[in-house]
Amino acid sequence: MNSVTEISKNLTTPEAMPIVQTWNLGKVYRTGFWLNQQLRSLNDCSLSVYQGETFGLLGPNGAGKTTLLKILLGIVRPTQGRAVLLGQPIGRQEVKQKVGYLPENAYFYDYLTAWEFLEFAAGLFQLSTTIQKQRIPQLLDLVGLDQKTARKKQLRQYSKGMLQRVGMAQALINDPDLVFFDEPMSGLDPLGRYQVREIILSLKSQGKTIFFNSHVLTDVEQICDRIAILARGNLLCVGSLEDILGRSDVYQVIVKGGTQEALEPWILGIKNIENSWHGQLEGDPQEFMAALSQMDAQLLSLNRARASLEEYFIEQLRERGITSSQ
Ligand SMILES: Nc1ncnc2c1ncn2[C@@H]1O[C@H](COP(=O)(O)OP(=O)(O)OP(=O)(O)O)[C@@H](O)[C@H]1O
Repeated sequence: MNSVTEISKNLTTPEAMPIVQTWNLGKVYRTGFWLNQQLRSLNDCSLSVYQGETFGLLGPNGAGKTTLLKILLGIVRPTQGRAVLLGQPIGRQEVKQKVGYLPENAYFYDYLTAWEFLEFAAGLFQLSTTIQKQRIPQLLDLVGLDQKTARKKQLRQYSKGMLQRVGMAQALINDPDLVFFDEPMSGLDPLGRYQVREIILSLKSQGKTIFFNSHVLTDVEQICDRIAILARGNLLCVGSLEDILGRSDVYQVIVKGGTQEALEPWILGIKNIENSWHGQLEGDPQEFMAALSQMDAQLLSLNRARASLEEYFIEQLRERGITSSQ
């Protein structure tokens, strides 16, 4: 058994329902020419994702993120453990009807237009033409693609960012309750990443549960309710960002001048180090700065106390002696 730090039991809502649950999931691939070698890519993975959550699965290359996603989607069979999606065992047809998926390197039919591609995807779910006529324009709006372009332009003429948005529309064609995105921001420029983030946030506001893999930790930090870190097939920690990193509105301050008595109500754990006051800010930064001007003191620095997700991520890997990806 690997040791998983379950950092938080705080759910999006206290009575939230588990939508994804796994118990000791594991996968050993058979490799080599004679398939006589074994590669353990997932180990004893137990986690839960709750209704309406945006859940980010992080990990270095080769950590086993895609393997876990593919097991949940019924594409890869686990060699150990079990999992339940939307209250039913994975792989069931009824479950697949309610799940959306955008693979990491999605294949698009170059000579179809976006509209034709979405019609094709809708056909796989046997959606009626009436529903298709309503849903395709809605999805194009959601992902920010122009309807005329979607009807005319073949996918081979689309940029990477536009293709990714078509891929997201495809993943939503069946109006799923649960959506899996494998590296949705990969290879996108800052604007493309912003657009994908906005789409994910808009899906969240519709109450959908989103499970995605990512290397882009700044994006994860902005949109996820909870995260898990996977490395070399082992789950290292699961928890909410606030419980993992601390509150985002806590600041460390350094002040020059003023007196300890005047500053004490504002600075928790105040200490004098080399003629300046150090500690944690109590209260609103704007009000604090206004108060400083009254006490003849000068603010030298005001920094968020919480570490970035990237710092935490690197630290977690380092603690376990993982210094390179696979
Ligand atoms: N079909 C397969 N057959 C054999 N080995 C595989 C197969 N798929 C994945 N692996 C191996 O399993 C391990 C985990 O791979 P996986 O793709 O799940 O990692 P990942 O975390 O998604 O990586 P990345 O971030 O690079 O996409 C890797 O060592 C990979 O080479």
